[in-house]
Formats: sequence, structure tokens, C-alpha cells
Amino acid sequence: MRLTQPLPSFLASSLAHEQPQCLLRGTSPVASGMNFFLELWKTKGRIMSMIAAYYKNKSILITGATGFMGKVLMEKLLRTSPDLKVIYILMRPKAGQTLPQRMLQILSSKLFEKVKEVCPNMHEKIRPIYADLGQSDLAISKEDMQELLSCTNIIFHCAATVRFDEPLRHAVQLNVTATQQLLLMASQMPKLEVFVHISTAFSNCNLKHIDEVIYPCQVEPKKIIDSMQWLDDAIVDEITPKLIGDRPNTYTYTKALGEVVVQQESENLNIAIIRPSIVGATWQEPFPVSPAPGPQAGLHVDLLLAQTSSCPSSFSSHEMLDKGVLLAGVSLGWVDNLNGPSGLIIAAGKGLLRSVKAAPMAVADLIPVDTVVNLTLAVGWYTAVHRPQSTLIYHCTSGNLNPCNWGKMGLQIMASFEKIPYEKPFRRPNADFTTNTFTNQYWKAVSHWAPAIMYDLYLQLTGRKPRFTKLMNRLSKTLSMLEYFVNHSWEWSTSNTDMLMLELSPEDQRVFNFDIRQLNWLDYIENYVLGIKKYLLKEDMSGIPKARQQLKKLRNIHYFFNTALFLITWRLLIARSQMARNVWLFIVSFCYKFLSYFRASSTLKA
Ligand SMILES: CCCCCCCCCCCCCCCCCCCCCCCC(=O)SCCNC(=O)CCNC(=O)[C@H](O)C(C)(C)COP(=O)(O)OP(=O)(O)OC[C@H]1O[C@@H](n2cnc3c(N)ncnc32)[C@H](O)[C@@H]1OP(=O)(O)O
Ligand SMILES: NC(=O)C1=CN([C@@H]2O[C@H](COP(=O)(O)OP(=O)(O)OC[C@H]3O[C@@H](n4cnc5c(N)ncnc54)[C@H](OP(=O)(O)O)[C@@H]3O)[C@@H](O)[C@H]2O)C=CC1
Repeated sequence: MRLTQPLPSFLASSLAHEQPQCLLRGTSPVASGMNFFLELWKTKGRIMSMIAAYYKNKSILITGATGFMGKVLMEKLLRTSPDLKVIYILMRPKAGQTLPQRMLQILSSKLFEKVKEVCPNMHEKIRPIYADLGQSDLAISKEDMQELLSCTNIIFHCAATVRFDEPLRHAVQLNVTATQQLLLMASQMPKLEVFVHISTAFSNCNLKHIDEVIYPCQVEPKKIIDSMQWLDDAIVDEITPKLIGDRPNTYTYTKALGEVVVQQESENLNIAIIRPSIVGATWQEPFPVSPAPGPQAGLHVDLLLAQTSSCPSSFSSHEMLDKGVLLAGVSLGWVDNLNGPSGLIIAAGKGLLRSVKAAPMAVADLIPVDTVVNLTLAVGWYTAVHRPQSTLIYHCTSGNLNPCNWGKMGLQIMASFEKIPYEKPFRRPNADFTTNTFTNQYWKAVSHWAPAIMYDLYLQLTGRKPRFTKLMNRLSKTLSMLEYFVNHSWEWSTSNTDMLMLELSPEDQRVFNFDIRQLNWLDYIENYVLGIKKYLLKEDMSGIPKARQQLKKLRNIHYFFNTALFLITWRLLIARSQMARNVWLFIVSFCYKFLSYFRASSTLKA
């Protein structure tokens, strides 16, 4: 039986408790006697979220909760289901911080500000557990393992290495072996209701059209895992290109292997796989902007400024930015790492990145992180309550429902820099896409390397430490890793995701919105650029007028430099070439004749 009406929390949670403890597929979770309550609920007509209610009193295990997606997942869970029992976080100490210190830092970040209002005791709901997914047994202590095995109801497996240049051995350990270990743990959890595995839409990027199915790998994952035990590093490096075949990197390859492992180990488990495309900054949550009526609709950044109470509403956004208005309390486009487009947007905004080899018409399949998280929570609920017969794969992509190409996205990124300039730019932002390899190499030499070398020379001459050639090296490496994804297009079918949307009650469709058709790309990109400035670069909005002045100065320098370069080149040419002299004489005499004609005709008219 499919539930299409919202259930009251007591009913939803009692239904969840009614479920068989072990995860056998195909069994209906709804006891027939519950129909009475269902009818009662329908007649009362009260609205509440079935998904949020499902997570009540649940013990949830999350891997990768310290990562970009994991943090947003944890935030949304705590905000919408503050009465969940506990969230176990499998994590490792990092940068000299212990587990509690790391967790405290995350929970006291801006992202969790809203949670504090609804769940003041959120610290008590989080239980960090030491684990290193890089070790074969995950390094979980016996006591912790005991607690996890006996208490966990739901698993969200987000942890992975997302580096494209990861050595195969490490990528296999993190993305394949650790997944296998977790599945083994899951099979020993009597109270487990669902295991949600986060993969990537690019796990099969060697195909053009990708369905919501698991594609077999040429070499069995188990064989790969075994061979990593005894092959030495040199041999692993040698066979890596052969194994990854027509995939661009070890990341996509090992994520594909991870999916096959999930399929093979999923016999008695209730599992779902989510495949997001390129995950970008948040779109609607946790810092929403209320919808703007009338002609302002859609202008989120402008609206954001108009909502800042300290400003007279008659000011335009530019006026308000000029007045140094702080976007206090209202924030959009939350992002906290340089992965995906974020690093390149910074490089373009700072004027370092000028040329990207890309196909402007290729689909830019970006998906906001809050959309991915909403789908993930909806999938967790659906899989636990409806227990599909087979493992369902959900594509979380934008291309087929609301496509935007790289050309349009690039233009909007560049336009956003006019409104929201970044501080201390190296040069005026002026990036472009090129389709031709030769042209791209030319622009890289002229616009990336030459200015960086010249600037470093200047820094050295003035007794400072050169740094731009090093930065360019890093940028070149990043570009070479990411360019594959901006030069190809893929089609992902989304039948399961579409089906799930229809299964959601209107309230759940609102609270756990993953309908990407509602996204306005122009607003989203502008908010993304703004979010990068605020959360990644940690720049103050009050510095915007100064940053604009700086851009004007750089623009003037650019014009001056170009004019000077032209005149010098021309002067040198005239000095050395008869042809250049002839051209010059022709231009001068043409201008003289034109002016004489113009003067004569205006004298006649007078
Ligand atoms: C018509 C008008 C046109 C106008 C053009 C406008 C252009 C504007 C911008 C264009 C945007 C184009 C966007 C293209 C984006 C395509 C993205 C495709 C992504 C596909 C996603 C697949 C989906 C997934 O499933 S996985 C998630 C994505 N994963 C990643 O993105 C990881 C990529 N990163 C890596 O693999 C590595 O970090 C690597 C190889 C890039 C760099 O490795 P390296 O060892 O050199 O550095 P690190 O140790 O990682 O870091 C050192 C240093 O660099 C900083 N850094 C890290 N990453 C980046 C980055 N992406 N960009 C810039 N800087 C980066 C890092 O913070 C460190 O800094 P420190 O100061 O030293 O700490
Ligand atoms: N970002 C994207 O564009 C996309 C991501 N995905 C998938 O989404 C998931 C989350 O990605 P995202 O949040 O962006 O990635 P992040 O790199 O931000 O986070 C990765 C997480 O994995 C954890 N992790 C890595 N190595 C270990 C380890 N040895 N032991 C314990 N934990 C470890 C990290 O912990 P720590 O903080 O300690 O490093 C971190 O919490 C991944 O499965 C990824 O494949 C899919 C499509 C696109």
C-alpha cells in the first residue's frame, strides 16, 4: 500500500516501529488497522511532514558528515526532525583537532544557526565515533561497534575521496572497500531499516545516456580489492590507466566499483543509491529568501538587499552595496570547499583564470547541495517505509528537467562579478571559453602564464616572495582535471526520482523539495557567487564599493596597457617595414580626406 496522505507524527512513528526489525523486502509496513487513523487524519486535514516524522526517535549513522554534503544533511535532519534519537558520526581527527573539537566547530558554524532555534540540545544528539575509512577494519573500537550494531536504524554513507588524482589503491580503499565493510556492518544490524549510499552521476561517465541501473564493471570489484592487498605501488600505478579505461580518473572508476559492491552485498538489505551530478552551493536552505511578488520576482540578490531592514527600500541593489550594507542574517549560496566549480569561480573572479577549454553548448549539470540532501532524506523514508523489491537508483541531476549550458552559466558568472566583485583581484575578471585546443593554449600562455611570470618578477624585484607561477601551476592542474566535465554532455534518466516526487505529500514536496524545475539559474548563479564571497573567501560585503573601485582601476590599467602596447608595436613596425609605412600613410590620408569632406559639407550647409 502506498501512502499518499500526510500522517500524524504519532501514526508515522508508530508505523515505523511496526516494521519488521530485519530488513526483508516487499513486506508492507502498514498494518491494516491503521487505516482508521489514516482516515481520521484525512478528515482532520492537518498538514505535517511524513518524512520528518519518520526520522523521529531514530538512530542514524552518517559517514562523511564532516564533508560538504554531510554537513548539510546533518543540518537538515536536526532542523526538520529535532526529535530524532541520535546521529552517529563516523569521523577521524584532523588538523590537530580531536573528534569533539571538530564536531563543536562544525556545529557552531553559521550553517547550524537555524538548528539552534529548533534543537537547542543538538550537541547531545550527535555522537562522534572514531573511524578511519582508510583502514581495512575502519578502525572502530569494539565498544563503539557494539553500540552501532545494536542501535542503528538508518545509514547514510556519504564518505568518499572525491579527488580526481587519488592513487588507485587509496581510492579503492575509501570508495570500494570501506563501502563493503559498512555493508557488512549493516548486515549485522538487527534494527536497520535502510542503507542509503551516495554515489555520483559520473560513475558511468564513459556512457552518453545513463539509466537508473547499475552497470557491470569489466573486472569484478572483489578481484580489485584483493589485488590491492598484494600488488606493489609501482604495478598499481602501471595498471591504473588500463583499469579505468575510458573513464577520466580513479574517482569515477572507484565510485562505479562501489555501486557494484552495493548491488552484490545488498541481498538482505534495504538499500538505495543516490547519484548526484556536480554538487553546488545551497539554493533554498537553510537561509531562504522569501518569494518576491511582482516585478522583483527572481532578483534574489536585489531582494536580499531590499530585505535588509537598515536600508531604505527605494535604494537599488547597487546603491545599497555602494553604501556598504551588510547582508547580516540573510545568506545564500552556502558552500565550504573548492570542489566542483567553486574553485574555478574564485580563480575567474580574482582575474587569474582567463581561458577554459569548454563546449559552451554542453549541459552544465549542476545540482544544489540542499536539493541532493532533500532527495536523500526522502529516499531514506521511502525505502524504509515502502521497501521496494529491488535496489532503486535515483539520479539527482538538472540537465533533463531544467538544462543550462556552460556558455549561459559562464556569462552569468561573469555578470555576477560586476555586481559582486571579489576583493584584491590579480587582474580584471575576463574569462572566456574556447573550443579550440590551439587557441586555448595560446590564451593560457598569453593570459595565464605571461602575467604570472611578469608579476612574480616584479614581486622578486621589490623584495617580496613570488607566488603567482605556483598558483598558475595549481590552476593548470585543476583545469586539466576538470576540463573533461565541461567538454562532454550526458543524459540521465530520472524515472525513479520523478516517481518519488509523486509519492510525496504536498507538505513533503515543500519541506523536502527536490524539484529542480523550480530553480532559476540566473538567480542561483548570482547567489552562488555571493555565497563564495561570504563563506569561502570570508570577505565582508561592506568592502564591495572598494572592490568596484579596484576593478575600475584595473580596467583603466588594462586599457592603458593595451593602448601603449599597440602604439609601441606599431611604431616598431613602421620603423622596420615599408608595407607598414604604406598602410600608415594610407590611413592618415584617408582620415585627412574624410575630415576635409566633413568640413566642406558642414560649411556648405551653414
Ligand atoms: C562565455 C563566458 C565564459 C566565461 C567563463 C567563466 C569561467 C568561470 C568559471 C568556470 C566554471 C567552470 C566550472 C567547471 C567545473 C567542472 C566541475 C566538474 C566536476 C565534476 C564533478 C564530478 C562530481 C563528483 O562526483 S566529485 C566532486 C568533485 N570533486 C572535485 O571537484 C575534486 C577536484 N579536486 C581535485 O581532484 C584536487 O583537489 C586537484 C587535483 C584539483 C588539486 O590537487 P592538488 O594536490 O594540486 O591540490 P590539493 O592538495 O587538493 O589542494 C592544494 C591547494 O589547492 C586548493 N584547491 C583544491 N582544490 C581546488 C580547486 N578545485 N580549485 C582551486 N584550488 C583548489 C586547496 O585548497 C589547497 O590550498 P592550500 O592553500 O594549499 O590549502
Ligand atoms: N561534491 C560533489 O560535487 C559530488 C559528490 N558526490 C558524492 O557525495 C559524497 C559526499 O561528497 P562531498 O561531501 O562533496 O565530499 P567531501 O570531500 O566534502 O567529504 C568527504 C567526506 O568523507 C570523509 N572521509 C574521507 N576520507 C575519510 C577517511 N579515511 N575516514 C573517514 N572519513 C573520511 C571526509 O572526512 P574528513 O572531513 O575527515 O576529510 C568527509 O567527511 C561522496 O560520496 C561523493 O562521491 C557525488 C556527486 C558530486
